[in-house]
Amino acid sequence: MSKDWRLLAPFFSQHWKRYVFGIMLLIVVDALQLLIPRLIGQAVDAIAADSSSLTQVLLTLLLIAVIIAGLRYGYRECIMGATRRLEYFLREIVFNHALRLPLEYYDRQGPGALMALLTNDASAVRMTFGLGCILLIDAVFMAALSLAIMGSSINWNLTLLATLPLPVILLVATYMGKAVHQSFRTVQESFSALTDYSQEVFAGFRVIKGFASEETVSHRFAALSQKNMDAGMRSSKVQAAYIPLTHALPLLSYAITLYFGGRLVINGGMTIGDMAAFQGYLGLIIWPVMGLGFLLNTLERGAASLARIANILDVPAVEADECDENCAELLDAGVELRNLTFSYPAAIAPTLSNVSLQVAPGAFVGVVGRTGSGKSTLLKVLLRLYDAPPDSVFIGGREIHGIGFRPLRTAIGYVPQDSLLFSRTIGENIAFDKSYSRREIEEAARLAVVDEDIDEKPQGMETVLGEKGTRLSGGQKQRVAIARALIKNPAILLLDDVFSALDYRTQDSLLSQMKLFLDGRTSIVVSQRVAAVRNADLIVVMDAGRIAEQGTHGELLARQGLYYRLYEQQIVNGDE
Ligand SMILES: Nc1ncnc2c1ncn2[C@@H]1O[C@H](COP(=O)(O)OP(=O)(O)OP(=O)(O)O)[C@@H](O)[C@H]1O
Repeated sequence: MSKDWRLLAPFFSQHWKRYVFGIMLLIVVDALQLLIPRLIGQAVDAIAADSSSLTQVLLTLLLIAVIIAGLRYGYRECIMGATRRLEYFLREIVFNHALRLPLEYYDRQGPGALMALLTNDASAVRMTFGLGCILLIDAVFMAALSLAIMGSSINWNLTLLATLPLPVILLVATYMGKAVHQSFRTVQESFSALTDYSQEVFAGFRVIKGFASEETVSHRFAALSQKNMDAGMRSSKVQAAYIPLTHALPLLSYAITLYFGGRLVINGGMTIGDMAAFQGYLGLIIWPVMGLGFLLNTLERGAASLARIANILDVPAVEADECDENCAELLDAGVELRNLTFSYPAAIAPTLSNVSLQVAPGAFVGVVGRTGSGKSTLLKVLLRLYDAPPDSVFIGGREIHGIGFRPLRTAIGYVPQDSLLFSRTIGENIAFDKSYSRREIEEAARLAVVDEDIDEKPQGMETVLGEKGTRLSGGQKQRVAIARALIKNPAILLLDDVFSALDYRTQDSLLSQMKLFLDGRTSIVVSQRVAAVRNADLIVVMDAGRIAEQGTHGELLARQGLYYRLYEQQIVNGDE
């Protein structure tokens, strides 16, 4: 637990002054609040005695009320302001850490868990240090001092009697407070399920339409919506019991005070003003006691959220920028794999086994093979999206772990199988947050043979794409993704099955257009199509994680092995 709180140390070492100042103001406000019942008592006594001191007491009350209002603004501003900054701080460290987490983490965890950390958990910690802290100080400071004042300056016996129902109030408020919280959480969870489902439906709307699944979807939505409504009804019932009960119970304390206090006043044991003051102090005790259930929940939630945030920060980030100044130049060279055996973290068997490959600087290597044979994995390992064992991957003659991520990924242009485009303009998607000139963007589009497609759009490069690149065809998306890799002017180009959505004519013009670009650059092109790699300097055929064959197109055909069969099949299918 202490480890979790320690992660807040950098924040509080910078912002403690504002926070502590806010707490000091809060304590002053609480102290001033403690004067009010006493002054009201004096006012009541002054009224009873028809004394001229009434005006003076009322003016003092007014002055204190004004000071309290000012200080209350001050402490809320300081404490709530500091906790807003705390929330910002937590979001920043979680987000930046998430950006540096290895891909394995994302394979295990969906984006939902990370989103919850950035939203619910960060704000639960804020609530704990904001409202939670205020309630805690109110409960401890104000309730304890009120009790002491009631006993010492009014009457200890009456104080004991009046506080007899407090343990019951405390138990009911805490127990029922938990029930209210629990029911509220169920409402929230069913609401999240409903919104997640709706989001999924709208994102996958085309699939739903395509399968004419509207009715099924509508039933599922109605079931989830019903669940949410039922949870809401149950929550209303629990609240309906909680509110009257917690409002009625304190009346017991007031009744006891009126009865026994009233008798004391009649017998001359205390003044009517003392009695009024007593009632005022009782109010200052009861409300923090009733809020204790809420306070405990807030603290509990904050601690649980902080623990979740600490957990993700404990996942080691991929830290590596240990590259020396020359590595960018060193990358201007070939790739070598030495007995590379690689397994995904949760996998039982290796995905790549004993893969050895020499790619000369500037060579064009094609990789073909059955689906699931490890082609994409090979590219991911080269990019260090997943870590290969030491001394099995060398780029530019350097062991990959000694290169550093930034230079490695700057030198490599990578187009994954499922390239994601963002809801921005086509031009911005090609530039991808870097500042390239309009001319450079257009040149990249021309090289990727997507320039004419873009020109046909009424807004051209300025066309804003929908979510995940909608408004472009599959083939257009692939070529925009290629342009995004080419504009980087990379020394090494890795293309993962980027021709799958292209017709053969477009594929051929893309390959011939890129020929000049590829000249002198090392390129590894994964494809299911023989036609895309037949001109490669070297073709590698993968099978079940191993290199089954390698050679040129002619050599592999002469072997009459896997490649030959693949080629034959594609001829039969008319794909060649
Ligand atoms: N992140 C992952 N975690 C665990 N296993 C994975 C992961 N990604 C891929 N695999 C497994 O590794 C094997 C090789 O996958 P890979 O994507 O490299 O194949 P591929 O040859 O590129 O296939 P395709 O031609 O269908 O794209 C498959 O059995 C796949 O299920």
